[in-house]
Amino acid sequence: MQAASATSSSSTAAIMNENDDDDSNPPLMATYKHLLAESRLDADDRTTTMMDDDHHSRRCVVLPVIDLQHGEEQCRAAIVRAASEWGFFQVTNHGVPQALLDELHDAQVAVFRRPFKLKEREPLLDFSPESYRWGTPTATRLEQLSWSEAYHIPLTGTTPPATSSSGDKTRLVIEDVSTAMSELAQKLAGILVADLRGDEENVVSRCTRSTCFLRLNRYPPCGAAGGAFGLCPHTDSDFLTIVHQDGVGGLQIRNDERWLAVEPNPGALIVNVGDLLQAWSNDRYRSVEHRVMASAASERFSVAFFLCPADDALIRPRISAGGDRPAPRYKSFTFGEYRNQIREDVRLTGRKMGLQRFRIQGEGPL
Ligand SMILES: O=C(O)CCC(=O)C(=O)O
Ligand SMILES: [Fe+2]
Repeated sequence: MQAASATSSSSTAAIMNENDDDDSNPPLMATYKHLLAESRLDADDRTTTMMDDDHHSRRCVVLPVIDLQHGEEQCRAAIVRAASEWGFFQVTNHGVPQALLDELHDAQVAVFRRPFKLKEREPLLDFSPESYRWGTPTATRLEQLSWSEAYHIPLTGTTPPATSSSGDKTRLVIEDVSTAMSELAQKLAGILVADLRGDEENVVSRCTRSTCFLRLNRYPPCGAAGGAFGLCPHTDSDFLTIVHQDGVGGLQIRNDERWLAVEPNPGALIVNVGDLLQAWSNDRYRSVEHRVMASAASERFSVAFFLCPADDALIRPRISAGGDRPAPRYKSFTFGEYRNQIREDVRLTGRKMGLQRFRIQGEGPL
């Protein structure tokens, strides 16, 4: 993405600090100013637009915490309940060693500290140049701007050989965290699909390391007076997501009409249901909208592992075996079709329509 040019305007009085003079930061402030000028809103309107639900989003929520050391059988009911009622929960004693998460955090800080020009120009390690992202390339309005940068890394089936350079150490820690998170995600997804499994191919077995992604997120401090989304409201397009966040906070989930701030717990991993699992479970599990609010004072780091199936994996709504066999609420689709539809919707309308596109008219709530 090219930096949007900064445009001077009286409305830019809303901006207090310049973040862009730190040479490691992407030009988010320049983009912000550009969008602000484009939107022709004055500072007061802008504040109202972004923060109209602020009083609700101050409410904090402690997500259900499930201690996995009690064993799969003991946890099964709690996991199923949390995924149905909340779509989000936390796990402790999850099998991803804390020392490994700390090592990844240090590597992540070092990777993002590099000059923006370098991050934009040169691939990180052996990842493709497209894995580095910042802001929202398609944003035409301020509310569509994500005040963050990320490495979105497609995983491979093989682990590169170990050597001793610092780059290779970073590569190895990324691989080790991915492997551990992938095992955890497989286990949790396996528990969630167990009740609903039909005779057909089990979609979880179509999620292999090489179809999954790891995303390293950094949210720079945001000096815009009206605040900004670190990550715009969205649902995840995958089957299941696992997130590790630091202690800064900023993640919020949508609950009915309110936004609830998730109390950070760096000792736990956050698990959330993705769109594919919602459709596959015929709405038994919920893919809940979430967002990140950028902090004015602190930068924030998080890591997200996306459990995704192969492109040709079929997502067909399952009906629970013992139930009264309600009608499927979604047309069947492959993950590839889902991704293409999202890409097309974003290209044409600027936003993801997601599962709405595949919902069968008249079946269940939108
Ligand atoms: O940073 C976080 O806490 C959430 C990240 C997230 O939602 C995502 O990468 O999809
Ligand atoms: Fe997400």
